[in-house]
Amino acid sequence: MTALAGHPPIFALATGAGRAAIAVMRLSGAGCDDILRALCGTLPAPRQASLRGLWRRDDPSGPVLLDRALVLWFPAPRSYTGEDSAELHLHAGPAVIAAVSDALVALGARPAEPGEFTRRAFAGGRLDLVEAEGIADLIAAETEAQRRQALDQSDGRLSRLYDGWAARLRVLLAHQEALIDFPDEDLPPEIEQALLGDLAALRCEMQAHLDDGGRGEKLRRGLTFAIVGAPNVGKSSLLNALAEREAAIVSSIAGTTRDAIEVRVVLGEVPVTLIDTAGLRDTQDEIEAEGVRRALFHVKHADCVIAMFDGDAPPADVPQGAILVRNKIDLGPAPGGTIGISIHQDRGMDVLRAALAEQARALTAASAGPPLTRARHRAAIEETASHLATALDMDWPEMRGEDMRQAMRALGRLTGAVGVEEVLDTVFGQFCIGK
Ligand SMILES: Nc1nc2c(c(=O)[nH]1)N(C=O)[C@@H](CNc1ccc(C(=O)N[C@@H](CCC(=O)O)C(=O)O)cc1)CN2
Ligand SMILES: Nc1nc2c(ncn2[C@@H]2O[C@H](COP(=O)(O)OP(=O)(O)OP(=O)(O)O)[C@@H](O)[C@H]2O)c(=O)[nH]1
Ligand SMILES: [K+]
Repeated sequence: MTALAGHPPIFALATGAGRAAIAVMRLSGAGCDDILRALCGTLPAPRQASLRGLWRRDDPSGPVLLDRALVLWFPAPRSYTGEDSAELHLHAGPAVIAAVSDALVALGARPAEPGEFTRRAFAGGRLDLVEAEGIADLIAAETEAQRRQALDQSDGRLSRLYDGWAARLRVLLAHQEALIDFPDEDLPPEIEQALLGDLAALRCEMQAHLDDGGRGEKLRRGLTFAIVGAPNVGKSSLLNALAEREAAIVSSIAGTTRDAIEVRVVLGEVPVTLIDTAGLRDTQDEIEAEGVRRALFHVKHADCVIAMFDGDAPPADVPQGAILVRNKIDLGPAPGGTIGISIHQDRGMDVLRAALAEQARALTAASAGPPLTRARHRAAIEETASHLATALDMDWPEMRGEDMRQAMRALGRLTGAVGVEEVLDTVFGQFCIGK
């Protein structure tokens, strides 16, 4: 009749907080049908929106109407989670949401934990771990390039690459086991050579996937570009111009900016954190010196350095790959090989914006095949590749098999084929509630 003891249906808002017209309350788990019958009398036709009164019927003074809402009923297995599921498209007022939540708890449901809907979809075999992470990334995607990468991943492009590796490794392991089981059967030596060759090729592909300069991870996270240079060259002015707001203080007094100032912009469809830093110079001022120390930190760690100057020649000690920007061309020309701008006269800014966008694209553009997008994947593939390297170095076939099995397990944890609770807790714990 009501929810199975110990396995109550879960519910959560699928829509965000803040003022909105509609709020979607999602429910999943055995017992959803009873909850819907209790709330709106009868079950709506499967997968069809119907307008229903939602009633609370346990009030001693009689039934209380909570809202008139669109109700959707998704009988298992045709739902996102694969379980019996439902959606209540409510008026989004906080009091409506609170009243419906209370009614759901009274009917035996409990609030969902972060990522629990997707975790149930995973448990039901509807998606693997890498696809689930793609969904989380799609929800977080702020730019076109991030959206494309996340959608590909949630659609299984990356999983197919990893599953393909796992399938090849499984076959090689079977061959390896045949070598162990029939050592005296005069198997031709080519068999072992072919096995080692295939194993080496697999390892090589994994290494190429790892050595992609972190493009996918950078796109997922966003880039940081640091604006650095001597005091008073116009770094804060540039930050403000690119951010299109007065985020940093501009003044003719050298040494205005001390703490690093960060703004988020989108360049080349990639989110970029621009950092305005303290002008680089020797100083007795303790606070300014700390600012210079932080500026040097950003020079070292930024994905790209925008080296700004306002004299005849660029500074001598710019890091490799820095974009050289000569500001104040209203006062004098830019030397060759540098981008000349005048922030005051709005000159050269389109060229600079295009160069920055190009740089952002170049740092994140996928090479061949779907890119690596997470540290978790990197660690698992590094582990797999290192077991393969050990296997390749191994002269005794028995020992080689064990390394190959460890490689299989590491790869299995990546897509969730080998279930490890801690891995699942971390992956789904990073989701938002209602997903
Ligand atoms: N209102 C609403 N919009 C939404 C979702 C949702 O759950 N509710 N989604 C949630 O993430 C996304 C769409 N993803 C979904 C994925 C699968 C199924 C589903 O019911 N799949 C069934 C039936 C497929 C069919 O035949 O139409 C299945 O795969 O068996 C629903 C939504 C985005 N928009
Ligand atoms: N002539 C001219 N002056 C500019 C231009 N851009 C900025 N300035 C001026 O240069 C001075 C310094 O600008 P800021 O943006 O504060 O320079 P900064 O590099 O951030 O300075 P610090 O905080 O000291 O490191 C201000 O007086 C600006 O108005 C420009 O294109 N042409
Ligand atoms: K200044």
